[in-house]
Amino acid sequence: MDETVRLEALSKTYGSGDNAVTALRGVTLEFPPGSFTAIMGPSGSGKSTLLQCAAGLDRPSGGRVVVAGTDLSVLDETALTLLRRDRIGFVFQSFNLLPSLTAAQNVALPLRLAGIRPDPAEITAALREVGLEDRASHRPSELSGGQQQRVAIARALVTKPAVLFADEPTGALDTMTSRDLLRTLRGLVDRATRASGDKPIAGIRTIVMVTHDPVVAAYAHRVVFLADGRVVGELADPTADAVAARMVHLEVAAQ
Ligand SMILES: Nc1ncnc2c1ncn2[C@@H]1O[C@H](COP(=O)(O)OP(=O)(O)OP(=O)(O)O)[C@@H](O)[C@H]1O
Repeated sequence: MDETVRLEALSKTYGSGDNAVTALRGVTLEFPPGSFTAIMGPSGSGKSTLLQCAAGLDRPSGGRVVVAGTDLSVLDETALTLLRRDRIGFVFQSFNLLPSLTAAQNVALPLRLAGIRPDPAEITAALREVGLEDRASHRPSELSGGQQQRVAIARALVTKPAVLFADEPTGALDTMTSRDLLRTLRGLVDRATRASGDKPIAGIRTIVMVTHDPVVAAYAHRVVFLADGRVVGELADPTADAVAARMVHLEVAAQ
């Protein structure tokens, strides 16, 4: 099956009449399996809106989102909820773990909510992917911020989604912890892509991450730049310096 995520002429306008704000203006992008993409752009350029629409958390005003062959625009709310649950992973800046549950129980939660009895081996595999196998029985308050975000990532991976969307995933972490986490994210994609064909893996082959930090973006395979709701450029194999230089241009142009 083609697991590519496609955005086709995506547009989004909030409100109407005099209060209308257009956040996306015809964005077309592809995120194929094996890709780790960072989305960057000045404040208000539409990054979060793009992620929300691509992840089926918000409806676009025009265009289509296709996730692994499914066109989200034809789904009713129930079908969209199920697709989000089964095929899409999401991590936010805040970790959103349930404080009373252990790491393993937090990871198992999406399966329980789907009415699936979690296989302990799968939970361990998801925690192993993020280097937290030995913290399975710890509660969030007994884990560092970086470890809590790793649990959140393991929880997003446990349903084996087609894509993981991450909105500023290192925004609440210090520099060293951020770098470790980004290395882990990059490693997940690179390892899953190398892993052999049909073998089920807890890893993830496609990550789309919004960030405002060039150092963070440089961990991705590719950076897509947005300005005023449009794609205005891309950079493959980015370095932090090259990303920062592009951002300076965009920010000057946005003023
Ligand atoms: N719920 C909403 N209602 C009205 N306008 C909105 C809403 N959400 C976003 N916007 C507007 O849409 C535009 C794009 O916002 P968005 O949050 O996607 O940008 P962003 O690039 O993620 O910004 P930042 O880097 O500051 O988080 C902005 O002008 C914003 O004010």
